[in-house]
Amino acid sequence: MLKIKINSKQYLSKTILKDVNIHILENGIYGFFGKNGQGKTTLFHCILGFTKYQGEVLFNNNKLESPEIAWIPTEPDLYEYLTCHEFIMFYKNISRGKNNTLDPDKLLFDIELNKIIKECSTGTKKKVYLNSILQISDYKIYIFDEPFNGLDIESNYSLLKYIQELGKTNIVLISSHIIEIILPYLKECYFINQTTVIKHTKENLLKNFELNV
Ligand SMILES: Nc1ncnc2c1ncn2[C@@H]1O[C@H](COP(=O)(O)OP(=O)(O)OP(=O)(O)O)[C@@H](O)[C@H]1O
Repeated sequence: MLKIKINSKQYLSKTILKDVNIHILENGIYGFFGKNGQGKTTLFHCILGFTKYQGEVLFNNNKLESPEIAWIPTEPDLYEYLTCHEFIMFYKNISRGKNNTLDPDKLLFDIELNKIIKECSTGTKKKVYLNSILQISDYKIYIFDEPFNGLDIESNYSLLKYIQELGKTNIVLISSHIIEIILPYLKECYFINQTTVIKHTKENLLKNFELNV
């Protein structure tokens, strides 16, 4: 079980999150929605331990450790002077120790492995990062921050299918501004607004955005 308790998260004197209590009891895909600047990424950074906050995040009653979490930011930073292959191996090595074998079955996206990352398009860079993450098979929790940004339509559907599979055996937290894509697959939805995070039914969530999907 993932227990997220954030009593308070502030940047300087501004409170971004307050009295957040989220209990995730089983594997599945959990959606986080809210307008720009409401705190979705900040919430994820707290869970990841990237930023200080008052509270605690527990996984199966223990402090959540970073090797258990796969973090997929909207715009991942890559080492531009490595080739795609070198970056994937670098990621694998820093995450799980020395390992020089690239598993071709775990490359979700077809990319030119020998291309220098600096010469890749924005979408391809994201594919390199996602391919790197997916090389590692023992994460327990996946956090995707607006994963569909920057990818072409076909790649987004491949990623969506992959996320669906991940959700069967892992906890997947996902934020997206494109609700229609992900909504049918969500176990629960959370809406972040003015420091609070509230669990909603899918129908109520759409009402919050005044949407008819
Ligand atoms: N490092 C930082 N220092 C100061 N303020 C920050 C920092 N990071 C984020 N903020 C502020 O925290 C608030 C929440 O930002 P956050 O990026 O979490 O929102 P978001 O919901 O993910 O937005 P978006 O949908 O635009 O990605 C914003 O007011 C933002 O300006």
